Amino acid sequence: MTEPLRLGIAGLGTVGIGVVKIIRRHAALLEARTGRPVVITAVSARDATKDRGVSLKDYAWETDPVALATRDDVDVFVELMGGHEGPARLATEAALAAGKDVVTANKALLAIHGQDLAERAEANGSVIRFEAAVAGGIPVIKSLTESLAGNEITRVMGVMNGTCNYILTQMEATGRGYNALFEECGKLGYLEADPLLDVGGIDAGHKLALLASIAFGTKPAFDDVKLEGIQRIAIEDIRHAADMGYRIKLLGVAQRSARGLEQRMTPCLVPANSPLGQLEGGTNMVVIEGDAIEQVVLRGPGAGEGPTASAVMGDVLDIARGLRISTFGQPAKTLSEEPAAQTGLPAPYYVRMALQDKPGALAKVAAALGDAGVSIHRMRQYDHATTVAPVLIVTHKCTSAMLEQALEALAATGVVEGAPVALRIEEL
Ligand SMILES: NC(=O)C1=CN([C@@H]2O[C@H](COP(=O)(O)OP(=O)(O)OC[C@H]3O[C@@H](n4cnc5c(N)ncnc54)[C@H](O)[C@@H]3O)[C@@H](O)[C@H]2O)C=CC1
Ligand SMILES: N[C@@H](CC=O)C(=O)O
Repeated sequence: MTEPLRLGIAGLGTVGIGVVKIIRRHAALLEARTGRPVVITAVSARDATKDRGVSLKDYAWETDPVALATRDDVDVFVELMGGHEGPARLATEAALAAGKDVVTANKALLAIHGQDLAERAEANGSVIRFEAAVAGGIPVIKSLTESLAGNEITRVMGVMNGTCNYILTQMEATGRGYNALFEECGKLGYLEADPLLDVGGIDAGHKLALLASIAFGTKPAFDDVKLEGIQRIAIEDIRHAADMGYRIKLLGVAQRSARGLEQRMTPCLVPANSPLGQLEGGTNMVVIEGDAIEQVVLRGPGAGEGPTASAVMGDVLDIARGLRISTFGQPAKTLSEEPAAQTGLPAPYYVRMALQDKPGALAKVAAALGDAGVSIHRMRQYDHATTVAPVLIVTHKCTSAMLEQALEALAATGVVEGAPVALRIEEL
């Protein structure tokens, strides 16, 4: 019989248990597809006594993930614990040092230590695969590293955090509050162990840094990602944006130009009738643009047990078939260091402000914007029962520096209450 591929799985939470279930359910299918049995030999998690709804009695239990990663009867270390330090990092390093291959769903680990780990893997003849780390069940890593490898990639963008998209779209669809929806994301298995990573845009920023590395042949540079989460998005913004024909998304964009490598993960307005604008719930979408392909749009479930375990299994099966590809699509030592672009391309902006309802107030706003070189494209003032009017402005294209200057000037008018909300409108 052909030698089985033996897995050691560290982490038996949402994703880990999903992987165990697929291996148990599809043993014959997996063997037929790869020509060899794919088996679990050992597992590890924090609590050995917990009922996880699936039998683990056939697998050796290791309390220490490092011991699991270096066992003689483990060919592939499957890291599904999370975290960029501690056991996830230590056990991954130990697995690579022992010449094991690694499959992980851990975007934080790779966005922060990916270059070092990729170099270690290559030095030891191992591979690291991480399809599940970006956009859950969508095969985006495979698309970039393999199917689209003949393209010069010009831009990668998308919605890559299921939690944020679920919260933003459900707030609009149901009028339910942020806290209830956040709780629901936990039940759906979307949330990171530290959910601030989700709503703070950090998780999606990790994913963008990984895609940018593969797309542009650069070392993963998470520190260069301009990050902003969805915490300050109010239901009024969601409703007003809809009224103007837009939807708010936590949108990632990575592109290289003469200005350097631009990477940003920020809440943006996108046209409501665009594919990105129509994305609901935990669904993710990644748009890849290249010189030969023009544009490819990938859409699918971005989080949760089944989709993420499916992506892990795709990597495991590639290893079983003998497919060995550099971590970021080219040898780690050939990845370049690209300077970070300091400014994005000019774009229109959505600005919402609370304006004192008195003669001349609007004229002061127009003058403040005009002095900063920001031109008004559309404007609406909403009905109000108080002395403060909600005012929305959509600007013509301007740079972020011009917008900053305009916001400072607005604050100095004396007619704008509090800080205006300003969001970039992404042209697709
Ligand atoms: N849940 C999802 O939809 C997705 C998760 N991921 C990534 O997959 C990884 C796992 O995520 P989940 O399964 O959702 O997490 P989880 O919190 O449901 O499970 C984590 C598992 O790791 C174990 N663990 C944590 N720290 C440990 C330690 N120090 N020693 C031993 N075991 C430890 C826990 O006991 C638990 O079994 C993370 O890197 C996450 O970012 C990636 C894509 C989607
Ligand atoms: N927490 C993440 C899970 C997948 O990466 C999300 O909500 O998308």
